[in-house]
Amino acid sequence: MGSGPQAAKIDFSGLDPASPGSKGWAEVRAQVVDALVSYGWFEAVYDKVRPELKESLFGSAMKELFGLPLDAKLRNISDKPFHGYLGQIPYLSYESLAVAQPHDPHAVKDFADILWPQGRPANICETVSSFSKLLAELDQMVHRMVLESFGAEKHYEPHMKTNKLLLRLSEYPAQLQGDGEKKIGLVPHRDKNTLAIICQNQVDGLEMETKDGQWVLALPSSTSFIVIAGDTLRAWTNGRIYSPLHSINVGGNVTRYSTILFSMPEDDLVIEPMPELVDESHPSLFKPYAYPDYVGFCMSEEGMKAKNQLDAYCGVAAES
Ligand SMILES: O=C(O)CCC(=O)C(=O)O
Ligand SMILES: [Fe+2]
Repeated sequence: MGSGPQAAKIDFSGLDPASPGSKGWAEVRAQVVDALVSYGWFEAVYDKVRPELKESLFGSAMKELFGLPLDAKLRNISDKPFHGYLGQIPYLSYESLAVAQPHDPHAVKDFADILWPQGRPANICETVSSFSKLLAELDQMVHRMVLESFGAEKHYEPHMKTNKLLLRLSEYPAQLQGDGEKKIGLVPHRDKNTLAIICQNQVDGLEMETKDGQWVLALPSSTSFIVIAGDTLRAWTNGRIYSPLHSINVGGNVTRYSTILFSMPEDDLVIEPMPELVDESHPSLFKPYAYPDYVGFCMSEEGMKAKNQLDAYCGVAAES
């Protein structure tokens, strides 16, 4: 595994989701779509998240959260799969908490009250919700750019109405024995959702696979985020956008913290290639499906064995 080639580094400074088409928008849009088609991910420079906000997230909030006793963290549950605490998996150096709709201050307060019934640390809710709000704007911009560039901007408002957010707060603990060996944080996987926006505490570990099978370490700067396309975006764009395999490997004596803002369609939406991307020379590659059914398939024995889960679940070619 090497440190290059890196995917594109794309500067979103000065852009605003409320002003699509403003100066610089079309250039950034072209770079975004080019990167998502070629690699399925890119590095976004996004200076709306100020260093002080990142510091209160990684310098205190994450430490407060993961310093809680296990029984408190285990109260972070949900009736939806992958919407609550993950951890205690014997072969993974990984623990993670999840907040649904994290840009909504009430949702974050409910999350914190469950973890700290006797009173939560000062500022933790404001930190999480204001950070998520800014990243939600980046999610909106990328969504809009993708739809515009495929001539499908009329789907933007309906997509946004049914777009759900989940913030995952993850810890990959330092390796105390310090034998220098890498430990697995997360095994190679493709995200099932639409987009993921990753921020880390300047401890690397996220590895991305290129289409031709090379593994590359993602090296975001202190002002940038890694944006990854998931299988939902691949399905909507009829396979034009790629959803890359990625994994986490950690080592060394510093804990890696990351936050991942996932966007995903609401449960009862039918996902299928957008009609603008289907024609005689681009027949539909995927049959219609609902997101929770696909997540269920991915957790099944058959799904876990599949080399490419989306193709195995609803790929048209898989039928013949
Ligand atoms: O922690 C990270 O940097 C990314 C984690 C990831 O790929 C995931 O949670 O799906
Ligand atoms: Fe992932």
